[in-house]
Amino acid sequence: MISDKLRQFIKAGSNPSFSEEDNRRIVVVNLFGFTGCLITVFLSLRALLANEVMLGAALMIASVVFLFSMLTMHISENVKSHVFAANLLVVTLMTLLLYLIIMGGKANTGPIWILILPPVTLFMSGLKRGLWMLLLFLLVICTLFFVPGLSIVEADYAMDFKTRVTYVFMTVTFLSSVYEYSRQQTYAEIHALRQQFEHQATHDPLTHLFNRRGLIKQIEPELARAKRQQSSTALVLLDIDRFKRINDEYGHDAGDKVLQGIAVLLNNAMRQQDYVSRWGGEEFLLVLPDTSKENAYHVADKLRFEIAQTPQQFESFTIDITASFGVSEVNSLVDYDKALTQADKAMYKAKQAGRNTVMMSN
Ligand SMILES: Nc1nc2c(ncn2[C@@H]2O[C@H](COP(=O)(O)OP(=O)(O)OP(=O)(O)O)[C@@H](O)[C@H]2O)c(=O)[nH]1
Repeated sequence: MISDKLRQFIKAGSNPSFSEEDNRRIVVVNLFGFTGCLITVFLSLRALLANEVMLGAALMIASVVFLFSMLTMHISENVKSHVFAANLLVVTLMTLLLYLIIMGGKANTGPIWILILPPVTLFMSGLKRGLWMLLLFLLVICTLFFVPGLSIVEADYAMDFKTRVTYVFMTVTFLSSVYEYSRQQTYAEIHALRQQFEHQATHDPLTHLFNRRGLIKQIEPELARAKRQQSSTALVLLDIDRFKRINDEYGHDAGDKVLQGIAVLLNNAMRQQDYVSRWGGEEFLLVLPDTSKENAYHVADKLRFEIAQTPQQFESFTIDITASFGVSEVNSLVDYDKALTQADKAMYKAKQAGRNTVMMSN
């Protein structure tokens, strides 16, 4: 229960429509904004109680900015404002750290906090921009530490302390960069693999058309839109005639070639907004948005004619093909499953009527 609430809080503002990198940034800013705000408020109160008014005020301002960055992630749906909030958070942290270096912080230990900067900056701003920001920060701290007679540094640090802090800062920057680089590489590989799996799960490897799963995923929003607008969506189920004979006479490779040829023919013949899928072995399902079954009947008959007029080539063989069609319609009275059954029945009737025929559901 508590862990659910915590997860919700940390993920607040993320959205499945954002890229994974954007969602990751939101989570990191939420986490850092929250913990950063708590820590700086605590340190600020401690400083104020110890009468260190300037330090307390600086920490309090930082905590407000951290809170603001986090709230921006929660409230805004705009990715640009998320990037702005993340950069604001980094710049505030850098400013606070520079202030700590100048003033010394508690017992001159302020500079130690700069070690949190590399991972935070690279997390929030990415590798390239993050490294530039860190380089700039390194130049500033080197100036503050090593340029003699710089009057703005009030704290008195030992030279060994300054050099060690600088070395450790550079080492942590290097290690964080290596980590961020390998994280980005892994992310890119996982992203590519996921896209490959997604494609495999939704497409037929032989024809490269959508398979059942892919088609359903594609048309679900389309059917929802059609329902809202009360428009009809036509279904055309197409089955190649006597396909078993093609396999038996010319071999399975010839059958595969014919399926590929029909897929290309269908893809070329249909409108851009139509969906073409391989529904099963030698069956194809076409979905025609904003189309009545009467109009789809004419489309199917043209396809029937074109398939019959376009023999498929396999090696030296010319294979004549015909197909049978069943046409139905999804509308306010007939849902998708029912329309599919109707298209199947109509296609069966077309087979019974002698094949190379189009039949429309009642
Ligand atoms: N080459 C090839 N054949 C397939 C593929 N998928 C299914 N088939 C074959 O398609 C044939 C379908 O045969 P049937 O269901 O008997 O139908 P048909 O011979 O087309 O006869 P009708 O549909 O009645 O006209 C079977 O022999 C399946 O093995 C495939 O991916 N490649």
